[in-house]
This record gives sequence, C-alpha cells and structure tokens, in this order.
Amino acid sequence: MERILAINPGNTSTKVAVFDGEKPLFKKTIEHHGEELKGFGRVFDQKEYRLNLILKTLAEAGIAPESLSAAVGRGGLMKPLTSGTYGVNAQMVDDLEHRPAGEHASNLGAALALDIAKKTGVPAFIVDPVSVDEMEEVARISGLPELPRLSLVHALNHKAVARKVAAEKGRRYEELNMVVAHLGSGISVAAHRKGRMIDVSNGKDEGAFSPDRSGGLPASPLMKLCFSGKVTARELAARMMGSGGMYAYLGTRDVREAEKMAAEGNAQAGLVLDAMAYQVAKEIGALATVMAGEVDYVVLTGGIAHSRRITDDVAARVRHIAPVVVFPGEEEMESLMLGALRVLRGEEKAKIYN
Ligand SMILES: Nc1ncnc2c1ncn2[C@@H]1O[C@H](COP(=O)(O)OP(=O)(O)O)[C@@H](O)[C@H]1O
Ligand SMILES: CCCC(=O)OP(=O)(O)O
Repeated sequence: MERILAINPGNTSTKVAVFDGEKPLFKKTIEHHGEELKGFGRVFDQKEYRLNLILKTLAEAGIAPESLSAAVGRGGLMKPLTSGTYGVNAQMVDDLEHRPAGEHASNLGAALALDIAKKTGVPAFIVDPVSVDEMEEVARISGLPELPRLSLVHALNHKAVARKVAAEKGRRYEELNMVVAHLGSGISVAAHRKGRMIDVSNGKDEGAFSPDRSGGLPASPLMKLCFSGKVTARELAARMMGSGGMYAYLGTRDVREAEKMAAEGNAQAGLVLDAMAYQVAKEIGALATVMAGEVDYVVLTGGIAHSRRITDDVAARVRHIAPVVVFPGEEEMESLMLGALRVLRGEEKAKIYN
C-alpha cells in the first residue's frame, strides 16, 4: 500500500501527517511558539529548521523515511497555475525561494517535500497551490495596468470542500455554481463557476480582514503611511499579513477568545466580530454578482466556520442569494494525500511546472 507524507507549513505551525493509502496513520501539528521563528529573515531561511523538526517527529513516531512512497507539500505563492497535482522540480523550488508572489510559510511546502523524498528516491508533489489561477480576463483588471489583480487563494481547501458539498448534494462540482468563503487565519472568497474559480477575493491583500490580516485597505491613507518614514516595507508587510485584522484591534488571533471578550461586555470586540462577518458577507455578495446571481450554494468553511456567531451573521446577510452550507474546519492534509494518491495510482498525470 502507498505510504504518503503530507506537509503543511503555516505561519505558526508545521502540520505533518502520514497516510497508508487513504487511512491516516499519524498526525501532528508542530507548533512554533512565540519568538521561535522571529530570528529568521525570510520564510525560506526556516527550511532546515522545519525540516529537522519534521524528521525528528517522524523518528519519534517510528516512521522511517524509507517506508514512504511519496511526500506532498502545500504549494505556495508561485507563478499562476491551473488546478491539480504537480511534481516538485528544481525550477519550482527556485521560484519559491527567489521569486515568490509574496512571503508565506506555504512557500516551504514544495522544498520540504522534495528534501525528504530525495532521501529515498520517491516522488515529491504539491497539490492545488495558493497560486491556482482560473480567473477570467475581465477579473484581472484593477484600475492600474501595472497592478493587475492576482488569484492568491486557499485553493486546496476551496476545491476539496466544494467537491464534498457537491457530492453531498448528489451533484458534480463541475455542474454547480458556488461562492466559497474560506474563513481561517486568512480569509479568501471565490466564485466557483462549473468547477473553475473565475474570480477571487484574494487571501493576501484584498477583501475582508481576517483574524490576523488586514484584507483590502483604503488606498490613499495606505500610500501616505508607506511614504511617512514611520514604517519599513518589511514591517508593513508583516503588519498587514500577520498582525493586522482582528489582532490589530483586539490583541488576539483567536475568534473564540474574541467571542469571550464580547460576551463579557467588551463592545469593541463585539464590533470587530460584527465587522468581520459584515465584510465576508459583502465579498460573497460581490462574487455572486460575477455569476449573475446564479448561485446554487454559498459555502462557509475554515476554523471560523465553527463559530455560530459568525456563520449566523453571514448567513443572515447572504441567504437570499442561495442556500448556505456550513462546512467547519479544513480538509488540507487529506486533500494533499488524495492529490498524491491519484497520481501514484495512475488516475491522473502529475503536471509539470515550468
Ligand atoms: N470552535 C471555534 N469557534 C470559533 N472560532 C474558531 C473555532 N475553532 C477555530 N476557530 C478560529 O479559526 C481560526 C483559525 O482557523 P484555521 O482554519 O484553523 O486557520 P489556519 O489553519 O489558517 O491557522 C482562529 O481564529 C480560531 O480562533
Ligand atoms: C491566500 C494565501 C495563503 C494563506 O494565507 O494561507 P493561510 O491562511 O493558511 O496562512
């Protein structure tokens, strides 16, 4: 039976899972607490550190790298790509190290998978990376030719959950129109028209703010701040994607904690949670119009979809568009495994990145 190692590097953790076929054998979230990652300049500088932790974790679990049939990592912010499973190659790793479309922990997924796979000569893959781009040409126009809109989206979870919802409804993903909102540490919303994400509210710098990301910001004040001399480019990038959003207002990235604050009478916490739900609903509405309102389902997924306060608030604003399906949590590790399995079993050919 195929044994697959899945690796999902996040800002504050590295998730590791091993599967025998589809069956989970081992799962661990390696937490990177507090200052642990602060000493590294760029995300890619963390590669050896995270690699050693993964190898140590596998050794402690008694899983020999020699027993693996493949390693699969979350794909990061590289060139725009079509959806699917890709073989990791040197060009991909080089692009992620030297020419990423943004700094993000997922940029390490391909390199970590390749380093482990190389040890025993098995293949390394990525599946539905953040830079999956199925946008229509009209959606790329921003208003300034030198600043086109980009598709940077939680594609792995968007696609997996959209397929699951379609299957639950007895339909195929490719025959439905859905607006899917991934509500996690980052928030992205996409219009899925008949199996393609034709427009997205990207999870990096557009749309709704999230637990620790600013989302879209008013352009003129942002421009003034950039030229004020009060902040460096690196500091502002880290604030917008890491200590912005709910964290900037409330000092917590945990929606459960914010809900507790609100329940205890903190009016600011209540307002910020209301604003997050309001902004998510607004993005869903915008993406529904892209499909001329012909939407079969609105789907809410990610960790925050566990929150009734948020999902009820969003649903109240968008249920006139289509029935709302709440699918809490995410399917990223399983989706990585399934993407690798499809290739190992010959059901799909691995795409080539070049
Ligand atoms: N039961 C819950 N109720 C409300 N919020 C939750 C719950 N579980 C997780 N969350 C929130 O979900 C967010 C993280 O989502 P998650 O999908 O795990 O993101 P990531 O994997 O990107 O870190 C956090 O803000 C966390 O507080
Ligand atoms: C859309 C960029 C990828 C991203 O933000 O992923 P996480 O929310 O998992 O950090």
